[in-house]
Amino acid sequence: MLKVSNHSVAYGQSTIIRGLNLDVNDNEIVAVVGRNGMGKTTLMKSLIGMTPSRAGSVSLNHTDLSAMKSFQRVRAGLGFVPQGRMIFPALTVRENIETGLAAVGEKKVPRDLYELFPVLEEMQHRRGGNLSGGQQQQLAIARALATRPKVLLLDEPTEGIQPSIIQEMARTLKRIRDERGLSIVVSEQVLSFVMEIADRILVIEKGDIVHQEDKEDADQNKIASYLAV
Ligand SMILES: Nc1ncnc2c1ncn2[C@@H]1O[C@H](COP(=O)(O)OP(=O)(O)OP(=O)(O)O)[C@@H](O)[C@H]1O
Repeated sequence: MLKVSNHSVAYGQSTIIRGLNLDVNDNEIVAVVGRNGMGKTTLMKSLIGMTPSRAGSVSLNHTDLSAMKSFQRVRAGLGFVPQGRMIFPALTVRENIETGLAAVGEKKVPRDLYELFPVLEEMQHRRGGNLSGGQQQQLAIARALATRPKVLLLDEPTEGIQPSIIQEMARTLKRIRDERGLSIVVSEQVLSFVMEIADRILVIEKGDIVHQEDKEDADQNKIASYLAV
């Protein structure tokens, strides 16, 4: 499905992602965990094409995305939920979702998005900025799903979300994976969320994957030790 090979990203002289390799299978949920500043956001932004890579390749179902701009990567099948959600506060809920649709040349919000997130239908005429953090996260996910991605990328989705809603978010994302048959790559620091959602857990340190395990065999203490400051 998604194949990332020898991927490197730098800001000026400082290399942030160093020759990283990542394979994501069909229908798989992969969590990339790591402390602040280890390169999670840089990795996610570079996969969607918002930050240029210095070397390596990113391909989706054998289509090379490396030279593509973000909107072309979205058309090719990547969806992105950025850190902080980045919804447009002055636009209505419906208009926010429509910004996602524009990338694939559609106009009408698909019914199944409102079925997935009924609160967004109820609030479709409210401004995005008036939604709670959890509702804004649902909106950001709906906007990303509007383009019918094959791989959904989420950057620290639990940040700023109430603990009571975090487990619900994990269930919703697994349901999305099951119903839509897509793959998910999620960067995270909250271990309980990762254990709930992931099939496979990768640890990123200083821009490279230094450890990985299947969730079934995961040693939580070991993963927690990578997250400890
Ligand atoms: N635009 C930029 N220019 C220069 N350096 C940057 C830029 N963005 C990030 N960095 C640096 O790159 C490194 C990795 O940052 P990144 O945001 O990818 O980490 P992260 O793991 O996502 O952390 P966080 O959890 O805090 O978001 C950090 O040292 C950061 O200071």
